[in-house]
Amino acid sequence: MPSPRRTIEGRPLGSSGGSSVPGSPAHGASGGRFEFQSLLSCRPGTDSACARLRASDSPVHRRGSFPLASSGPAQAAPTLPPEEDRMNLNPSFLGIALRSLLAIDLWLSKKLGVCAGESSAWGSVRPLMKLLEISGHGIPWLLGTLYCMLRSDSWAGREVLMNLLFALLLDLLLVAVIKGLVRRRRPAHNQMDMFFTVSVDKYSFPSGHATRAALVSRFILKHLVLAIPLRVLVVLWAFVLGLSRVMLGRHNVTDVAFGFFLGYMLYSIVDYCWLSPHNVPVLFVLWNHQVTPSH
Ligand SMILES: CC(C)=CCC/C(C)=C/COP(=O)(O)O
Repeated sequence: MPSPRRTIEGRPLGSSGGSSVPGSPAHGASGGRFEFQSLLSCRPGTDSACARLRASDSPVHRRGSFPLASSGPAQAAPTLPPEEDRMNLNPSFLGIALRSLLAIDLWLSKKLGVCAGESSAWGSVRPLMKLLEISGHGIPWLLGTLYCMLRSDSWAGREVLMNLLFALLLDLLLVAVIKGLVRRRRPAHNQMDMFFTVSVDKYSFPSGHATRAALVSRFILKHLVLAIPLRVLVVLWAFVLGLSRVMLGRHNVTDVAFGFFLGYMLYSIVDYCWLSPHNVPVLFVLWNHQVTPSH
């Protein structure tokens, strides 16, 4: 006797679902599509992805092409779900991946937060970490750049410092906008005792110190002629500053990782929009009048 043809879920064709319960281990094992079945077997309202799949206007139900979901004649055809229906299910996998990444992120950040308080495992090095924090803070970088720019006696130096100032301001603006949009809270173990913060700094994504560290170190490496040991020191400073954000409990690992990425990319933007007497002459002419008044 010929064996009955099977659908992609491993159910004999022609059965209306009574003998094989979608989502049951036997059913899942035979079809090897647990991801579909677990979504279809959950109760309506218990999961939004499930609710979406069960909705009467779901393309899967409407077309009747998904054998488990329909009881009409279309059930007899061993058809795969249309391409776009399979795509509809992808967000749940993406969601699981993102949730797993988030869980690892929180776990790792808590583990690495060894300087989060005076009584933490590495509480004694907290003052050193806070010193590092000031080395990457926006205020010293802005004031330092402005001061050097005004004191510079070469036009080439002024041009570079003007672009660094532009980069630092752009970085502050971009980080503030992203923090305001994402609104990710700082880790629960963080003590909010930072030097000079603004309102968006109650949020942690992305790390402003990490963006600045990546941006500034790339800027320095490109525009300052430094001996190799100093170049290594610059990279090391950026890396340790990023790590210290997690150790202080200020940030999760992903805040710092994204911060590094953003700062790195931001430098490319600044380099692309480089301000010079050729593309923004007005800026330099105005400054020329300010610095060397003719009357
Ligand atoms: C308002 C100015 C000029 C700088 C703020 C600098 C600051 C406090 C950034 C926050 O950094 P994290 O996001 O790494 O904690």
